Amino acid sequence: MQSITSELVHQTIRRRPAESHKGTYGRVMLIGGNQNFGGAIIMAATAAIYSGAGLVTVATDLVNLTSLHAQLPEAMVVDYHQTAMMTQLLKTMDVIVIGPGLGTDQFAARLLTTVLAQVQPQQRVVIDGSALTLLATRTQPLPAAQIVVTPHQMEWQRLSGLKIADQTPTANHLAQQRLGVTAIVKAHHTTVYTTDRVWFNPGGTPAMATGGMGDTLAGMIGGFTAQFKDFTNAILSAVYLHSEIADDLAQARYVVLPHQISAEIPKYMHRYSLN
Ligand SMILES: NC(=O)C1=CN([C@@H]2O[C@H](COP(=O)(O)OP(=O)(O)OC[C@H]3O[C@@H](n4cnc5c(N)ncnc54)[C@H](O)[C@@H]3O)[C@@H](O)[C@H]2O)[C@@H](O)CC1
Ligand SMILES: Nc1ncnc2c1ncn2[C@@H]1O[C@H](COP(=O)(O)OP(=O)(O)O)[C@@H](O)[C@H]1O
Ligand SMILES: [Mg+2]
Repeated sequence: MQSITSELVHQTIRRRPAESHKGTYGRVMLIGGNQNFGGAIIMAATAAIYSGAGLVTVATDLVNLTSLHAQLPEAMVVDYHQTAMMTQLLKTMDVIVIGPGLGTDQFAARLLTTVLAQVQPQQRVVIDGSALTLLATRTQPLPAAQIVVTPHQMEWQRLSGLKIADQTPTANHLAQQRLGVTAIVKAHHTTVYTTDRVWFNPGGTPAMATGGMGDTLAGMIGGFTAQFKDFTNAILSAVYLHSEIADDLAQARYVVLPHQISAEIPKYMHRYSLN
């Protein structure tokens, strides 16, 4: 098992070239936020935008439109019930984040199937939250693309069949190999599984144990994988920074709120981007 280091983050987050524009920094679509969990997709989209993604579109239930725009006017919005519009937009995306606050009803299950069927090989996909719970009940293979799943231990139990007590690095790695996609198993110390390696995240604090913290990580991974070429390093850097920011804030706070992490992301990324 190899520790994620600040050096890896430093090598990943580079200074932005002057000759660049929003298109350079990636198009991300975040899909989720039903009538009960609108906050989840708002937190994920906030993290993606504060991570520097160039263009962010939120596909959600339109009941969330006003609150999303009040918080995040930078985001574009589409009604996730509009299949033709979704199909057209999905083609143009570099990264698709699906699951925060999606719910697990029949509509959500159909939407997940529709979206996964349209994923192109060059696209990157982050599967989180409700989409993981739905995935655990599906038998269809995942599309050929760069995919990362971001389960917490209960979601990983559903997806891998491993009980939380049996989720050792060796067992998790075997389960990841069967799935064939990068897996982030979120816990006090999160571990990340790729084809050839197991990574250990040194950061993390119980001050992070509050709803929306994982939605925020999913959005950060969306933002990072939209901008940084190496898929694994982009993922590892997002995991590291998410907990590093939380650890720093927790020095003077009992609980760290997800939006407080997002507010800090540009400052930390600036620092890492310096030579
Ligand atoms: N403001 C919002 O709209 C929020 C929406 N959320 C969404 O709600 C949906 C359901 O997600 P949940 O995770 O709440 O529900 P789940 O039912 O998937 O998992 C939660 C259960 O797993 C248990 N658990 C065991 N080990 C855990 C671990 N290491 N980390 C976290 N939980 C662990 C918890 O105690 C809890 O009983 C997702 O789509 C999620 O994105 C949540 O993120 C909470 C905030
Ligand atoms: N006790 C803890 N120590 C370290 N990190 C934690 C702790 N509790 C939660 N976290 C982190 O917070 C995030 C929670 O993710 P998740 O359960 O998916 O949240 P949500 O779905 O509510 O957004 C993960 O990144 C996890 O590692
Ligand atoms: Mg979650």
